[in-house]
Amino acid sequence: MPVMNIKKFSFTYPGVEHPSLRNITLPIEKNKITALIGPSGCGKSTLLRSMNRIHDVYPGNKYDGKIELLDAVTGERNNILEIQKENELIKLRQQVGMIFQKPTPFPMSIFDNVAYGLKIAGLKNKTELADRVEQALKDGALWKEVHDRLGKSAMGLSGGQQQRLCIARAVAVKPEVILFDEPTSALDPISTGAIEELLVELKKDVSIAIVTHNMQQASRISDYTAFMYLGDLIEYDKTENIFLNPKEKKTEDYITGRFG
Ligand SMILES: Nc1ncnc2c1ncn2[C@@H]1O[C@H](COP(=O)(O)OP(=O)(O)OP(=O)(O)O)[C@@H](O)[C@H]1O
Repeated sequence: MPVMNIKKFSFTYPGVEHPSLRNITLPIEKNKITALIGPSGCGKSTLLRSMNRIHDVYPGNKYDGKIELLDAVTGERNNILEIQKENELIKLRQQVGMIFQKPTPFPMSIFDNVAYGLKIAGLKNKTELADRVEQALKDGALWKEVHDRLGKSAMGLSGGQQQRLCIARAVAVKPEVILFDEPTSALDPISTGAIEELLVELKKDVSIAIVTHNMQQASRISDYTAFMYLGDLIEYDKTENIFLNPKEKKTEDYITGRFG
């Protein structure tokens, strides 16, 4: 069952004549990992950033089509492109969290980083807050490494630890979906392996979309793969079909390394 449905979606940046994405239709399946792959500039990040309207930090973007998000409570599917109010956009970004290529910890303690979103969401009870922070750090596979220094600055963590902290911070507010934009491209192979294992673990609780340049990574961890090219979605299928038995010539050329 899809948690998101992207339907006939087109996107144009402000001041740009031509759309960067054209007529994209694909589901983001619940409790699965969906990888977005394709050569540089094909629109992977643009699509990912549309899924929580993070583009709208800057005004003037043009959206067409629909991106429907399943409301876990009511079962309704609401078009997130219709959201206008700032507080509703903030709520959307809690439901659909985002992890960037470079870890983005806040310059505050490890504890406060994870508690931040919970406090914004209105959680005040100190014991409950501490429990939720502990659980999120466990979900982020970081608890063992930081439980005795929660009051220390997050900036003192290694890159891989910072990225897991950002994941813990996103997970803490119990999102429906987490979007990952090349989350391991700034990390060494060991940290990368730890994040990949973490994503596979996390999908039990949350649905995941990931942009990656690393095709081995897409084939290792994703359930579904979307191959994009020059703003179009060329092919979407189960990951094993995309890598072993693609239907489109362009997909085959890309995954066999003939271009890109
Ligand atoms: N802020 C912007 N304003 C105008 N055009 C943009 C902006 N950001 C991206 N683009 C254009 O949109 C297209 C898609 O870019 P996008 O970054 O989504 O591609 P990508 O597949 O994620 O690339 P990469 O793999 O290099 O990160 C490109 O042609 C790019 O030049």
